[in-house]
Amino acid sequence: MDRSAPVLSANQGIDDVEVGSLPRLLEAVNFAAEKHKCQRRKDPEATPYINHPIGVARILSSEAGVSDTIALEAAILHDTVEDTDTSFEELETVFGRPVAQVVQECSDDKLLPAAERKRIQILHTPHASVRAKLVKSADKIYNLRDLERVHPVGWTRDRVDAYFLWSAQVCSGLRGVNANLDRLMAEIFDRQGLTKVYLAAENSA
Ligand SMILES: Nc1nc2c(ncn2[C@@H]2O[C@H](COP(=O)(O)OP(=O)(O)O)[C@@H](OP(=O)(O)OP(=O)(O)O)[C@H]2O)c(=O)[nH]1
Ligand SMILES: [Mn+2]
Repeated sequence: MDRSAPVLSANQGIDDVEVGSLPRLLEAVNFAAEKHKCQRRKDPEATPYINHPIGVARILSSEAGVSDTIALEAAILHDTVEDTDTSFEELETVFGRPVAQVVQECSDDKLLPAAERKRIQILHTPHASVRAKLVKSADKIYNLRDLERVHPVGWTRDRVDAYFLWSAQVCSGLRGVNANLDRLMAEIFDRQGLTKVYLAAENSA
């Protein structure tokens, strides 16, 4: 093999988008893995936190059919600002403004009290960009499936119920961007008896 040949020559015949986007995506996976390396999920097994952002990106690509690189990178990075020492400026420098902006739209302001953050998500979600809606939908689908699987350590039945109810209100404002995601959200809220809340007209844009 001629090692002096440019790397991209090995990809001849493959669509340009694929060649360009895979290294970028792996850069995001590696960045998120480093940032979340000390964090664990709240489940009894204390699953490594990175399973969550990778799973969110997988829902977008494998279940929703999304191939937009900016949305997939933002999915991988979506909790880095909210849950680690990462700044938007850092994301913008490494991944560019469009990715950083989607992450910003998906990040709660941790300086606000929890109840206020939850209220703001219901209010702001219908007005988010299409890419932010894709990432937020996959984020909620992942967390709600996780909640159906096992309860986070210390969560009471009431807290779990409240999370499902609040999520149905948020997800209602996410409808209409991707038919597959709409169906996956609808399936969860059907199982939870929350179809009416999810389909309520006042929650959508
Ligand atoms: N279901 C579930 N969630 C877990 C687990 N471990 C960590 N989480 C995270 O907990 C958050 C939901 O818990 P809350 O009590 O509502 O939020 P908070 O920790 O940020 O205050 C989610 O954050 P998020 O991704 O930022 O989403 P969201 O709160 O904006 O929906 C979710 O990713 C787990 O084992 N199961
Ligand atoms: Mn998340």
